[in-house]
Amino acid sequence: MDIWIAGVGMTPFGRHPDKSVRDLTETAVGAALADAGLGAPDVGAAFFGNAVQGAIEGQYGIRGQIALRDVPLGPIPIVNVENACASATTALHLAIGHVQTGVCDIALAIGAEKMVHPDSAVSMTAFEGSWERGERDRVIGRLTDLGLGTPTPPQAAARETPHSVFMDVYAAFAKWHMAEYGTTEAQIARIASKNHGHSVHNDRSQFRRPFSVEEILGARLIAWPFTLPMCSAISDGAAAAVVCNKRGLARVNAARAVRLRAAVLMHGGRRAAQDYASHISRQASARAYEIAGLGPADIDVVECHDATAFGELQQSELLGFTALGGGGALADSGATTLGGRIPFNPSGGLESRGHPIGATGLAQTWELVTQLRGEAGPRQIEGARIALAENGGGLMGVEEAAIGITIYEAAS
Ligand SMILES: CC(=O)CC(=O)SCCNC(=O)CCNC(=O)[C@H](O)C(C)(C)COP(=O)(O)OP(=O)(O)OC[C@H]1O[C@@H](n2cnc3c(N)ncnc32)[C@H](O)[C@@H]1OP(=O)(O)O
Repeated sequence: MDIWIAGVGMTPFGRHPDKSVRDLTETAVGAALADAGLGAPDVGAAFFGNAVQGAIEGQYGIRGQIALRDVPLGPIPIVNVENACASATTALHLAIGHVQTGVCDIALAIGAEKMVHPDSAVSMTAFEGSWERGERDRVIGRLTDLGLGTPTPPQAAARETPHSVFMDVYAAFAKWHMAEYGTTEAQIARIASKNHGHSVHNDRSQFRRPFSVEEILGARLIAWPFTLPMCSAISDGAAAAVVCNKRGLARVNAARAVRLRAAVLMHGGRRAAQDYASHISRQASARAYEIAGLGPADIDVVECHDATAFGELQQSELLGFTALGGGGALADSGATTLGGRIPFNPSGGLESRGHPIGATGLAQTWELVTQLRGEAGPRQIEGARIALAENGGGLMGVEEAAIGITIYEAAS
């Protein structure tokens, strides 16, 4: 593809009680434009990803126009994009399509979210509100009523603490995987421990302290088999990317630009519970590999959607880095750790970097562009040339309702 990421910007993720969505957006956009060596008037279109501000702040309409009000853009289109947790990647892919067709040469993709509310019950309504009536029971029922899941131990059920509906659904996926492939709690904990270890080196991360596997297994139970450090948190944050075509590239510092090799967006929710091999992530990544003319063996680093640590275990299989059912053993092998064969989530991933829903996909872009430029400091993957991001949005049936796969290549 003759499309490049010319600049990236990102706020630290975490709790920002004194910052509005507009503040966070301005910081991320300002950084992305400065990184690309451009000014706001150079931008030909902006795509603004945001998922839950409607539920939390009551702003359902012109979120992007409001968030970008004080950024001196021309009278360009600002397109509001909502696609659950894949909103930012969807904004990115729309920006890519826009410059690819030459409607403009330089476009901005933004993801911003402010989830932390003084009343934590309000932060949680964002999840309930976006959930189709009855879907949660249908998803969990499909897996457990069919006898497809390892049952929650009775003593664990009594220790579970309040959580979002998504943690229940991921728990159902994990229980199915445990029964089907013998995956263990310790393997899931190992992934969480690895990701918390990565984010110690990431100053944009919400959590920056290491957790041992034992500490993770002994932490407060959320939804068995998940304890607190295995779950993505409630977070505020924004990230942005400047996208350009060949004409746009002539106006930026091309030596720092990172090339797109593939951008695939699909919707899921149609496969049968037992048909794991047809998972939408497998289909989307297969298409992305085909477009890029690459395979898993060519990828040097992955950022994936670990809304729980189990999400990473599952994605390592679905993206083709191990056989179906092999995710636990891959985690045990150390291959997905910094310095390993195929590092996953050097940023710390969603469970440690944080997961401000509509910003997450572009935080993945920020991390991978930083890695491909060789600027990731102590978490740098030496010689990284090809990177893959997987960003899932919503859950429907027994998989993601939306999924975006993006493959990037370092400047030569
Ligand atoms: C396809 C898809 O996959 C779509 C998706 O993305 S689905 C995912 C969408 N996101 C979610 O569902 C959010 C899930 N998370 C939650 O429900 C909640 O964060 C939770 C239930 C896990 C915890 O909430 P809570 O019980 O209110 O705990 P909270 O008050 O936030 O945190 C308690 C402490 O643990 C810490 N903590 C919270 N999450 C942590 C984490 N992941 N790692 C380490 N520490 C964490 C907090 O900093 C806090 O520490 P202090 O007491 O020192 O301040």
